[in-house]
Amino acid sequence: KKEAALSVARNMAQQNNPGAVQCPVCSQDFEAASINSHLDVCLLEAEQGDQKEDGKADTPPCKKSRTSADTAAAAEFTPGQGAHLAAAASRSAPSAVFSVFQGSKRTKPGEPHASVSSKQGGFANTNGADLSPKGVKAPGSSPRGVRAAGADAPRPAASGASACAPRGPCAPESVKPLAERMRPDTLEEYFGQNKVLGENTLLRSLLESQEVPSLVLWGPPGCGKTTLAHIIAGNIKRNGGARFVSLSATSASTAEVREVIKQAQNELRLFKRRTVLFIDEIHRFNKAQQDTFLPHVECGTVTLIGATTENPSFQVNAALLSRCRVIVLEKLSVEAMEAILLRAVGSLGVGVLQGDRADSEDSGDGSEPRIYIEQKALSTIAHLCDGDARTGLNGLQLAVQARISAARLGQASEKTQPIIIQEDHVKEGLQRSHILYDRAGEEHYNCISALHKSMRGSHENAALYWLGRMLEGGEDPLYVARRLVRFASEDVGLADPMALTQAVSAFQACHVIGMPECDVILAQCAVYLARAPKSVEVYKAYGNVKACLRNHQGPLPPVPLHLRNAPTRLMKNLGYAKGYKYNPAFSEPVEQDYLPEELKEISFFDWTPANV
Ligand SMILES: Nc1ncnc2c1ncn2[C@@H]1O[C@H](COP(=O)(O)OP(=O)(O)OP(=O)(O)O)[C@@H](O)[C@H]1O
Repeated sequence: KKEAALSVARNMAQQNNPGAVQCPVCSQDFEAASINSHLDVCLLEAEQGDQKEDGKADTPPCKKSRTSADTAAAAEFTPGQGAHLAAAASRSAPSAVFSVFQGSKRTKPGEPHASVSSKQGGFANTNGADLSPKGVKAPGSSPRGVRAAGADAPRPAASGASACAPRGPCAPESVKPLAERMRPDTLEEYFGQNKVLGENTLLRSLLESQEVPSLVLWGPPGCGKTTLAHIIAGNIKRNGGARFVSLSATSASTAEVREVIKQAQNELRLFKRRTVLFIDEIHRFNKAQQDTFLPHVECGTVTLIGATTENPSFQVNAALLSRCRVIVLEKLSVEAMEAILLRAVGSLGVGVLQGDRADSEDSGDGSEPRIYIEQKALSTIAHLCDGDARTGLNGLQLAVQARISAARLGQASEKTQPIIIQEDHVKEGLQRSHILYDRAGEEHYNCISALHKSMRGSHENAALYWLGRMLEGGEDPLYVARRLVRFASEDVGLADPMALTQAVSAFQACHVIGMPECDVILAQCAVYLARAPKSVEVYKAYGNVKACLRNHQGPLPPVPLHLRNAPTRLMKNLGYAKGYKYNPAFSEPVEQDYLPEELKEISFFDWTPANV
């Protein structure tokens, strides 16, 4: 391997600068005299990177945690960073980039690293202390009323799993949040999203035929965007067809993007290998960064897979977007969530209770309690997590950890009793307000639009619902109040001029008393506006005025002299105010022009601009 690399390096040296030699592995330039020793280190590091943790190094970066329990765990470990890059990072500034080389060797069973897979890890607290449900029997030995979770679920945590926590490279695996450990590796383990990934869908056939086009995966948090990228990466790796590189737009700089592109060009030129570049949260890249890889996506050096929670039509460079296929992923259905949770429960060795309690059941080996979760509790998580698998899995993990800790602190006699996780326990772990509504995201605009349209359609019931979705989700009441003021004029208008008074009063009341007391004020106003008669006469007419001004060719017509004030003699002499008829001085209607000569015939109330 080294000989081949050396010969490539020498060729490059001859072609380019005879003084400098570019390393074909890391693409950095070196003195010809030092390339040999550098390659020794670089190849070794690359190989270590390949061997690392059963190929996990090519996975997209560890996702952000959303619960306090995960935060510490995630902070301790950033999976997916290849050893060669970790070493590179020690030479230079820390990098958000990590790259993966193909053909990684899997650690043999029996070797220390292979002793625990991501799916076998027991529970661990954030200090790495083992909280595995030791002594839990396999689902096959479950008591009456308990069924095994997920037929294809991985085996339950063995008591030996805890030994992994403090040891070598597998220790971080056990402190990963459950959602991270349960990240599927194959499409078979990927639940839901049938519209885009079901049988006979375009994306599925493309993935099966190993043809990965540039993609933008757009969907709400936790619906499986990164996971899908991870599965695609696995497919690519198994096929050996391309190299997979991952960047997070939250931390990667333009220089790092350029570096990835440079490496991709080298890979293509030297090894005829494409690069698939995964960019998480692509909407966070600025235009300059997006522009950097545009030509390389276009010419095929890089196949881009971007993930975003934001509408890509607003956030992603139009030119880049037009070169990518946009895949819209949806919130996971309750059924898909139940399947995901069952798989997780199975991997933890937690039994599922169907109706009957197992209070009086034995306690396994007599020293450690068994753990069960009520089916109802699982369904509650599936419903409450609002289609966000990460939230659901985090909620499950918190509930189980909390129950195990409580059991350990309890009376000695209780310590051998089965641990049962009930609905109330899981509710504690899920923060509903976060789940309902994302104030910063697109949902904010979707909900206010739904409220506006419900009021316009005089549907007081729906108006109340959308208002509740926003307020209970933590929306700023003044944001809603401002919209009600606008609605009172735009949609109710002169059909009920009191609507504007109502809305402005509601705005002021919200301003003065704030949440939670102002909720009912907004509700009253929303219902008033929904019930009010509607008129868009003024709104439309004013729109016509704006269009008329916008479309006007040449200089705007002057204000007619008779409509001007004449406060000075000079102005009077110039004809200002001449011929103006003061209406109160006339007993009968006054004939007078109020528009410029050329607009005299236009009525903005029934005129339609030519280009509308
Ligand atoms: N469709 C799915 N099938 C099985 N598990 C899933 C699925 N979607 C998500 N998960 C689980 O949820 C976790 C979080 O999912 P993922 O990181 O893919 O979400 P995301 O859409 O990228 O979220 P975000 O936008 O917040 O980054 C995964 O680690 C995995 O365990």
